[in-house]
Amino acid sequence: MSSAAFSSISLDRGCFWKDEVKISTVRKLDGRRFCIKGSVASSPRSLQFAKKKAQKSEDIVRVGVLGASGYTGSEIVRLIANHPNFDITLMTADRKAGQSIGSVFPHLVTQNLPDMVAIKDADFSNVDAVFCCLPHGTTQEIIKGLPKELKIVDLSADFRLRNIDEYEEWYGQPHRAPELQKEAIYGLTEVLREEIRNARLVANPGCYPTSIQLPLVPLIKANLVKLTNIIIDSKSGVSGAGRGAKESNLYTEIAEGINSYGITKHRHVPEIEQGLSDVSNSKVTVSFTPHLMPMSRGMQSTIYVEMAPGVTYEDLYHQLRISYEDEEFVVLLEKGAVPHTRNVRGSNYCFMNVFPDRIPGRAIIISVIDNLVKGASGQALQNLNLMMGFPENTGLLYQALFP
Ligand SMILES: NC(=O)C1=CN([C@@H]2O[C@H](COP(=O)(O)OP(=O)(O)OC[C@H]3O[C@@H](n4cnc5c(N)ncnc54)[C@H](OP(=O)(O)O)[C@@H]3O)[C@@H](O)[C@H]2O)C=CC1
Ligand SMILES: CC(=O)N[C@@H](CCC(=O)OP(=O)(O)O)C(=O)O
Repeated sequence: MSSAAFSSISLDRGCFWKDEVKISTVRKLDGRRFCIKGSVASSPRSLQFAKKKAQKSEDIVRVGVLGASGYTGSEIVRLIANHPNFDITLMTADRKAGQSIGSVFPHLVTQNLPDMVAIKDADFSNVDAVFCCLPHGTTQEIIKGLPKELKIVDLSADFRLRNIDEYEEWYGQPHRAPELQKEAIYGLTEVLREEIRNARLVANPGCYPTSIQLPLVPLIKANLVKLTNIIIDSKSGVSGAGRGAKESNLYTEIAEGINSYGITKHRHVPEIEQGLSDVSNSKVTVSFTPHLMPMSRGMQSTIYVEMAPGVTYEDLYHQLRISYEDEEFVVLLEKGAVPHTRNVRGSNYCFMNVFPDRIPGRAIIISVIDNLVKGASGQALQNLNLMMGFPENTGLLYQALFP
C-alpha cells in the first residue's frame, strides 16, 4: 500500500467514561481492537477532578525538573500540565535562573509554577522525584549530590553505558559516579519495564537509540536478522541538539539542506550496540550515520538488515506485530504504509514498518518518533509513571500535531 493510501486509514479511537476515568478503545491498523485500561481523563474538567481526587488520597508526586529552561525540561513541564498525579514543585536553570517558565517559554505562560532557581539554591525537601534534563558530564556530579531517597529519571547519557571505560572512550571524560552507574537501569520502557518499575535511578535512552532499538530488539531476540551488516541511517530535527546557541545550528546553516555528522564516531553507537548485544547474547556492531534535518522536531531511522537463512519479510512483520500488539506507544503500520515524522509530532508514539528489499534476503525497517517526546521527555514520563506505580500512559495520551 502506498503512503497516499495510508492517509485514508484512521486509528479509529473510541472512548467512554467511567468514574471520570477515560477508557479508550483503539482499533489498530490491522483491524484488531483493544482497550486502553484506565487511561486517565485528559479533558480539563475531568483532569481537575482527577487532581482533586488524587490530592484527597495524598496520591500526588512532587516533581523537580532540573534543567527546565532547556528543550527537554520544557517538554516535561508541558506534559505534566496534563498529569493528574504529578505536580511540579521545583524547577532549576543555569543562565536563566531567577526567571519564570513563562518568560523563557511563552507557550507555558499559563502554568502557575515557582520561578526557576539555580541548582545550588534548590530545596529538595518538597520533592519526591526528579527529571534530570541537564548536559552529560554535569549530570553525574549533580545526581551524586541529590538526596538518596529521590527517584530520578536522567535524560542525559551519563548513566546509559554500563561499562565506564566505554563511557570514557566515547564521551572523552572519566565517569564521575561509577557507584551510581551500577544502580542505574536503562529506561527503554517497552523492553525493560519490570526493571524500571523497581528502579530508583533510570537512565532514559537517547533519541536515536530509542528509534533504532524499538524495531530491532524483537527481531534480534527472535533470531530473525543477521547480527553482521546492520546499517542504520537516521535523521533528526534540530531540537535534538538542545537550546544552547551554536553557530552550526543557526537557521542559515540548517535551512534548505541536510548534512551527515558524527560519521563512525557518534556517541550513540555504544549505546545502540549495548542494547542489541544484550538481547542477542553476543557482540553486535552496527554502521550508524546520523543526519541533521531542517525541521525543529522529529526523527526517522532507516535500518537495512540481512535476514537469517530461511527468514522472509513476512516473518519480520509478524514478529513486530506480536511484539507490539499490546503496547500503547509502539504502532506497527499496515503493510506498505510509510511512517512519517509528522504523524508522531508532539506525541509519545513510535510508528514503524518493515519492507522487503528488492535484493533477496534483505529488508528495510523504518521507525519514526518525536525526539523530544518518545525520544526524551515522553519516555521519561512513561518511566516515572511506572516507578511511582501509575498507569504508564498517564498524561501521555496526546495525538500528533497536524499539520
Ligand atoms: N534534545 C533532545 O532531543 C534530547 C536530549 N537528550 C538529553 O537531555 C539533556 C537535556 O537536553 P536538552 O534539553 O536538549 O538541552 P538544553 O541545552 O536545551 O537544556 C539544558 C538545560 O541544562 C541547564 N544547564 C546547562 N548547563 C548547566 C550546568 N552547568 N548546571 C546546571 N544546569 C545547566 C540549562 O540551563 P540554562 O538554559 O538556564 O543555561 C538548561 O536548562 C541532555 O543531556 C541531552 O543530551 C536526550 C534525548 C533527546
Ligand atoms: C541533532 C543532534 O545534535 N542530536 C544529538 C542527540 C540528542 C540526544 O539524544 O542526545 P543524548 O545522548 O545526549 O541524550 C546529537 O547528535 O548529539
